[in-house]
Amino acid sequence: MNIRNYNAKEAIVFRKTTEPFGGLSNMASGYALYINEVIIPSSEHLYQAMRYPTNPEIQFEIINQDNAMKAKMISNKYKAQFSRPDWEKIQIKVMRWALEIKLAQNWDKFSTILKETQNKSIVEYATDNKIWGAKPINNDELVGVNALGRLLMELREKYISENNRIFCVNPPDVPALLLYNQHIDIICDDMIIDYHNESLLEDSLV
Ligand SMILES: Nc1c(N[C@@H]2O[C@H](COP(=O)(O)O)[C@@H](O)[C@H]2O)[nH]c(=O)[nH]c1=O
Repeated sequence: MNIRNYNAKEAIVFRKTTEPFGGLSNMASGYALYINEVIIPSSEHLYQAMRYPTNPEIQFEIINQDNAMKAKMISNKYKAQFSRPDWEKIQIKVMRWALEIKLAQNWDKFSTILKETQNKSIVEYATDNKIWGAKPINNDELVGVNALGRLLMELREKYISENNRIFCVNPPDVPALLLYNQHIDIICDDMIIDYHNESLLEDSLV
């Protein structure tokens, strides 16, 4: 992915989870996920756990951290030795998928924040030159790959602008997508589908 420049005054720039657009961050609490009967506290916990498909004990330690920053720190401790070797090739696909699940399973809250970004650029404020965010170069400009911001804009385009509620999320096209030794397949939110079916039933009874 290429590097881009963003106008700091025109973009939605998020840094801390306590800011108005903090819910866009993977570190935000209150956006739990549910996969293969496992409750995963945040998209960051999920993303980090996916680095270790053949180490369920590391996944367990990551998933059981009570906040996302701690989950990332635990993952950092293991990555040099145990990270899947193709991680850099697949990490964008894994992140796109984790964000889709966050949206599907937290539709009301997450779609509202995405809608509130209107059609502005979304930028994760970065302190380094890694791929996820963009770093300020002066008061007006941020520069970086901003992969997270771009994935969020993609999500907004695909589901929010089109008013296209997601119910099921297909797994990314990556080998060995495993959680506690089990393959992760398409994820549908049963409660949402039941609710949808019930309202269809009510409609047909009127
Ligand atoms: N902004 C920002 C980051 N952003 C967040 O870090 C997470 C992934 O971290 P990693 O496993 O290191 O690639 C991901 O949720 C991304 O949004 N990471 C950083 O090391 N520095 C930064 O300034």
